[in-house]
Order: sequence, then C-alpha cells, then structure tokens
Amino acid sequence: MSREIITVEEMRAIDAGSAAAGVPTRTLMENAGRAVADAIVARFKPRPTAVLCGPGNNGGDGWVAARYLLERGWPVWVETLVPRDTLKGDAKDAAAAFTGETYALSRDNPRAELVVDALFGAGLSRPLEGEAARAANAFWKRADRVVAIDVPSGIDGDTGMALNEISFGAALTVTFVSKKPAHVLMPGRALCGEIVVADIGAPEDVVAAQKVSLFENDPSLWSLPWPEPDAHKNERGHVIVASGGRARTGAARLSARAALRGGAGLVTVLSPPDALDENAAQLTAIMVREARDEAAYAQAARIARALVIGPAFGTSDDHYKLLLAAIGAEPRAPLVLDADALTLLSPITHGFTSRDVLTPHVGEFRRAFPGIWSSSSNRIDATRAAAAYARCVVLLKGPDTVIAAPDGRAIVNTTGSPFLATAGSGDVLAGLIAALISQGMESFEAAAVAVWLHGKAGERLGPGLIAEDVTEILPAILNDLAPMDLKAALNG
Ligand SMILES: NC(=O)C1=CN([C@@H]2O[C@H](COP(=O)(O)OP(=O)(O)OC[C@H]3O[C@@H](n4cnc5c(N)ncnc54)[C@H](OP(=O)(O)O)[C@@H]3O)[C@@H](O)[C@H]2O)[C@@H](O)CC1
Ligand SMILES: [K+]
Repeated sequence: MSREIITVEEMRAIDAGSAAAGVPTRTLMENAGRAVADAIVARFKPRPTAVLCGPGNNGGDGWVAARYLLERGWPVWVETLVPRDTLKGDAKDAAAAFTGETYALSRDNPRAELVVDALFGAGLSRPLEGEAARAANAFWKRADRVVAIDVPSGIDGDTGMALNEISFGAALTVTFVSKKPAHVLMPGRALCGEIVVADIGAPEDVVAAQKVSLFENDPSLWSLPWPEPDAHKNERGHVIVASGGRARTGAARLSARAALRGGAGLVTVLSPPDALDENAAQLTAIMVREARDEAAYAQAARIARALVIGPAFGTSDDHYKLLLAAIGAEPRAPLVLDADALTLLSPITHGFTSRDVLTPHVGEFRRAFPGIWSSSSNRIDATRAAAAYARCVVLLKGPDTVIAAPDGRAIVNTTGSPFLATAGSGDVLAGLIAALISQGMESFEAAAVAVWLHGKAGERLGPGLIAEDVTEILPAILNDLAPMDLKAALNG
C-alpha cells in the first residue's frame, strides 16, 4: 500500500480486523516497535537515548523499541508520562518486558542526545498538556534529535495540525501500514522529517478491505501520454488559452507556453482585439486568434481539446458573459478555470463535468466554496466536497496541493518547493493541465501529473526560480519519466 493514505479510523479498523483475522494487536505492536528500533539503528550511531512513553499504545511501541535498542547495546532508558503500573493491555505487557532504567518524564532526567517520541499517536483526542506539553516545547528547536513514532506527538493524524499549536517536530517519523493525512498535509508533513512506512504484519486482505481512495501523488499512479512514433501534431491536441486585454497578456502567454512544453500539438492564444498586436509580437510557435464577442469564445470552446480561462482574464461584467459563453457551448472542450474565472464565478453555483478542472488557491477556494471551507476538517475533505458539489475536478493549490474528482478519488501532492510561490506559477500549472487533457488524459489524472511535474520543477530550480523557468525545465523532467523503449528510440 505504498501510495495509499489511510485515515485514523481506517487504521483502527485494520487494527481490529487484524486481531479478528488471527494477528494479535500485541504482535502488531512488537513489529512496530522493532521497526522503529531498526530505523534508528540504520540512521544513527549509538548515543544516549531517551524513549518518552505515553499512556496508550503509542507508548507501547516505545517500550518495545527501547527493548530492542537495549538488546543491541544502546545507552537507552524510558521516561514515562504515567506510572508503569497504570498501563493497560498491550502497552502494559510491552512495558513489563523492558528491563532497562525507567524514570518519570520530567526535566530533571539524564541528558539525552536522541529522543524517541512515543507519547501519543495519530489518534490524539486532546491537546498536549502538563509534562507532555513541556517536553514538546523543550524539544521544539531540537527536532534534529527527535524520532517520532507514528506522528510527532500533538499532531492530529487526520488534519496534520497541532491540537493547540503544541507538538513535537522530528527528524524521522516511523509510521505503520500506510501514511496518514498528517504525513502529507502541512504543517504535519514538515514536522515529520523523513517518513518511514513500516509493514507490521497486518494481513493483506484486512488492509485491502479498506478500499482506500486517497493517494500520495507519484508517477506509479498514472502514465504520461507519450506520442506514437508517427504522431501528428493534431493528435496531440489543441489547447486554447484566453488572454486578458491590453497590458494584461503575459499570464495567458505563460500558460500557453507551458501547454506547448507539456506536449499539446497546437496552442492558440485567444486575444481581445486591443491586445492582438501585443500578443502577436511575443509569440512564435504559439498562434494568436482574435476574439471579439461571446460567439468567438463559444467557438473556441467547441474547437479546442482543452480551454484555459482565468489567468489575468479580467473580472468585468463583459468578461463574465464571455466566460459563460464558453461554459455554455455545446459540445465543448474540458475547461481549466483559474484566477479571474474563479473570481467571476464565486460563489460557485454552476454544475460542471468531470472533464472540467477548477484550480483555486485557498483564498479563491474560500470565496468559491464558502460553506464547504468552513465545514470541512481538512483540505482533503474540503476539496473532495467541492469536487462533488461542482461535479468537476477541483485542485486546491498550496504546499500540499489536493486534487479531487467528483467520484471521491483524491490525491495529495508532496513535490514542490516554497520558491514556486511566485508570480505566474499558477498560470504555468493551468497550461500544463490543459496540455495533458488535450493529449487524451482523464482530467483528474492530468491535474495530478501537472502538479507533480510543476513541483519537481520547483525542487530542481530552487532559489531564484521564476515562472518561465518552470516551463523551460520541463523537457529534462519529462525525459526522466520517459519509458525505456522511447528513450532507446530517441537515442537511436
Ligand atoms: N492501530 C494499530 O494497528 C496499531 C497501533 N499502534 C500504535 O498505537 C498507537 C495508537 O494507540 P492508542 O489508540 O492507544 O493512542 P495513543 O495516542 O497511544 O494514546 C491514547 C491514550 O492517551 C490518552 N490521551 C489522549 N490525549 C491525551 C492528552 N492530551 N493528555 C493525556 N492523555 C491523552 C487517551 O485518553 P482518552 O482520550 O481515551 O481519555 C488514551 O488513553 C499508534 O499511534 C501506534 O503507535 C502499533 O502498536 C501498531 C498497531
Ligand atoms: K508519537
């Protein structure tokens, strides 16, 4: 289940299902604790190590990990949040098997150079308080010395948020079976450090019974639309991008160029008459077509294989009419609606189709779907609800972009870098989505691929990145993804 993401509730069901299928929870705990010890030994040299154990099964995993470290000769001790004799069930059993030194968790204990945070797991129900909160604050600036079991304590596994803004941060987090939302959503993802997903022996059929529809974005989830050797440009689709008026044209050209780099066979910028010269003067492989009225936008929607409307498009009543003309065209191409198009339509009352894609950032999302935003517990739920409501693909942009389809599938993207938060970055993304749709990809997958590529470009470029660079580095990233036989053909 490497790319599946399971909720806390699904994890509990796997726990119960495993027990019912004959794998006791104590066995799962044993495997979990051993996996933590293995991950530590593989990454650190022996050093004074404190395992901070909480009252529940997260603490139980900690006692097991401490036992395995001790067996390997580590200088390790346990600091326990609650007296050992108050523990219950598997945790009590795991604690009883540990023969090393044990202290009450407080600031007076021996100095640790490594801390294993086994206070609370992903299902934490209340904010950290007392000694647990003090320990979190004490180690907040020393995350490089912390290894978290399941999640850094204080983080809610389903939202990735600290319940009262107090939590641990870690250099390494070892979780079990699959990642939880907190491992991919911010700020949780950043607080986890390196994430190891350990197999703890839950039976495969028990895990499969969860029918997971949430995934972490990865090339194993999709395949790119590589052209056939004898491909003609018309088969690679025609993307049309609507431009804004005079002195508002750069965004559409960024989008159009990304569409061309993304593999669209033909790309046209649809330009208002007053911006025609401005667009034409700056385009070469990309075509320009004049559009005077609603009929021209409806026509564009009919002839394109994907139509981008939004980047610096304009937000006047006239622009609203042009947008509606494109939306209402029949039959029409899938639409990628961003920026000004979202502003014009907010709050969203239109029904779209599963071929259309809306690409809001959080501010746009809140205006487009105000009720959904305020009633959702995390970005995944919000994006899923918006996709179901608008009946189209919704892509909520951010450092943890979520893509959801109206049928409930959702993908969280984890590629990227903060340098992508720059002017024009979203325009490039919209063009890239349209390019992939125009080549025949399902819109949900096209959106996932585009975000992944965009994020990879951000990682490679780093500081100094401007939106144009994202487009220009796409060939290198696409080449790395090309199948071996295509690479062989290209290299003769
Ligand atoms: N599921 C699986 O398959 C497997 C799970 N495994 C491990 O189990 C972990 C989940 O275990 P868990 O359910 O016992 O939760 P955990 O966080 O250890 O403790 C909950 C206890 O803490 C209490 N409590 C809560 N908040 C509190 C607060 N702020 N301050 C004080 N107390 C607080 C809470 O009290 P309550 O809210 O019920 O009153 C309850 O008593 C999971 O993370 C993984 O490491 C592995 O063994 C492998 C198999
Ligand atoms: K923990």
